[in-house]
Amino acid sequence: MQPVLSVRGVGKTYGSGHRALESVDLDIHRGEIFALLGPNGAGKTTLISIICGIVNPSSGTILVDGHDAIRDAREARSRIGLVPQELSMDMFSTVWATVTFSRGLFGKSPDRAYCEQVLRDLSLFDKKDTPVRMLSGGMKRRVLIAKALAHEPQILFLDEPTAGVDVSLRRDMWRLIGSLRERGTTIILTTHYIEEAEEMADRVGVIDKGQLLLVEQKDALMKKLGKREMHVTLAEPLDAIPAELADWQLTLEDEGHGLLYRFDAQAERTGIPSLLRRMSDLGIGFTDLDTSKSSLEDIFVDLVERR
Ligand SMILES: Nc1ncnc2c1ncn2[C@@H]1O[C@H](COP(=O)(O)OP(=O)(O)OP(=O)(O)O)[C@@H](O)[C@H]1O
Repeated sequence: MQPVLSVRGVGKTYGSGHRALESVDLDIHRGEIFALLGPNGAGKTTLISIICGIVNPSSGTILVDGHDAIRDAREARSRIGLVPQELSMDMFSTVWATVTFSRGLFGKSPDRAYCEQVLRDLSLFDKKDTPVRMLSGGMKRRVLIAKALAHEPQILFLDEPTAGVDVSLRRDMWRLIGSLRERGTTIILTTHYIEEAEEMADRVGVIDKGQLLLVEQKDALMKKLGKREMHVTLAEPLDAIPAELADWQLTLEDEGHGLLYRFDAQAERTGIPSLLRRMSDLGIGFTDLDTSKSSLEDIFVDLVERR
């Protein structure tokens, strides 16, 4: 199937001479949730702003549902809803006016039933006559989403959707984004909360210093790069790791009271039974064992730091 968004060779050098994006290639599939991860200044906002027609690229092409984002900017932009990081609304307008006005800006004819449905889906309907400034911070964010959906876009960009919101609102937002996807909206989000990508994304892209380092299915990425760890709590502390245990490349932790063993989550043999046997032969007793999987966060930090 043709991708809903196709980015080819997109680069950006700002007027200051700063090279914010190298040649980026990216295809977004219809109906997926794609998370763009990257440290501060990586180029996430620049890329989104170029796709949304807010910033001009220095090179490359973008097709939004087959429409060139520069030559056919109006058509391309009408297929995109953008939820910016900052609250950018007329705070004195009502929720209803905010949403219907935004629909009009895209040249769409009024559709009361559609706008009402958007507000209901976002649990905003009973606030429709309330001025935006009187809503809580979380509700204001919902209005931003309603506003971005007002013109029935196929792709919704969410720039840091849950930055600075509390844990319960974050969960609500995740549920909401999930239900938007169920209705067929393609969602691209940038986030600093790797947990957010881990929870929601179908695919993940990692960007750093203007370069897209990788794009992968989230599950495949976690399988491929994921490491497992085993922590062993020793009955008696050790001064050093005995030479007989060198094969396992252990790390001594907790001032000699623990051993850390890292192994490949994909490997057929973990090496754990043989390690425990060897420890027993050497008379090294333990009181506890604990294994854990590396998270998307570990993988991300590893990737970015390795550069
Ligand atoms: N208008 C501009 N003029 C010059 N440099 C800019 C401009 N906008 C952004 N930059 C620079 O381009 C780089 C990428 O910025 P961008 O905002 O795209 O990063 P980001 O990944 O969105 O970061 P953050 O996570 O902090 O929002 C940064 O070094 C930034 O300082």
